This record gives sequence, structure tokens and C-alpha cells, in this order.
Amino acid sequence: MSELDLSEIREEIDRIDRQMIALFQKRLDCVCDVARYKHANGLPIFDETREKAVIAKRQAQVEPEIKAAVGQFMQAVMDTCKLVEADVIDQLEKFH
Ligand SMILES: O=C(O)C(=O)C[C@]1(C(=O)O)C=C[C@@H](O)C=C1
Repeated sequence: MSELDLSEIREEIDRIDRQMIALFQKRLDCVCDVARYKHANGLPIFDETREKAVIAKRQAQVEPEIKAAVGQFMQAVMDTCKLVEADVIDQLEKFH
């Protein structure tokens, strides 16, 4: 692989990352709505049944070779989303 190939591949990775972050921002907007709903209704942030379902659905979308990686990826996404949910709820509690 030449250096040019590597820089071209990295440009494609950068394009993909840009799209992923745009989508992640949209996901975070939804997650903030979920946090407000959970706060208003006294529900816990962590929902194990939902997390398992999210992972299973996304793994069903891909070939067997990458199911484990997709599971890890979705778990990392949800772990980050839970931290954001906790921040949203902390802010809500500060002002009540
Ligand atoms: O769907 C929810 O209940 C959420 O809080 C969102 C979400 C997610 O990021 O998808 C995050 C935390 C929960 O444990 C389950 C799922």
C-alpha cells in the first residue's frame, strides 16, 4: 500500500466519521428527550431489556463476522448516551 493509498483511505474514514457524528448528534437529541421523560416519570436511566434489544437488532443487520464488533460498538454508544442522560437529569434536578 502506497502513502497515497493510505491518505485516500483516511480521507474516506474522515468523511464517514463526519457523517457518524452528525447522526450521533441526532441520536443524542433523542436521548436527551428520553432523559427528560424518565426524569418526569421517575424511571431509571439504565434499561437492560432495551439495551439487549438494541444490540440484537443491530447485530441482525450484519454478517456473522462483525456481530461481536457491532455489539461492542452499540454498547459503547449507549454507555456514552447514559452519561449524557445523567448530565441532563443532574441539570434538571439543580433547577428544581
Ligand atoms: O431507550 C432508553 O430507555 C434510553 O435511555 C436510551 C438508551 C440508548 O442509548 O439507546 C440508553 C440507556 C438505556 O439503558 C437504554 C437505551
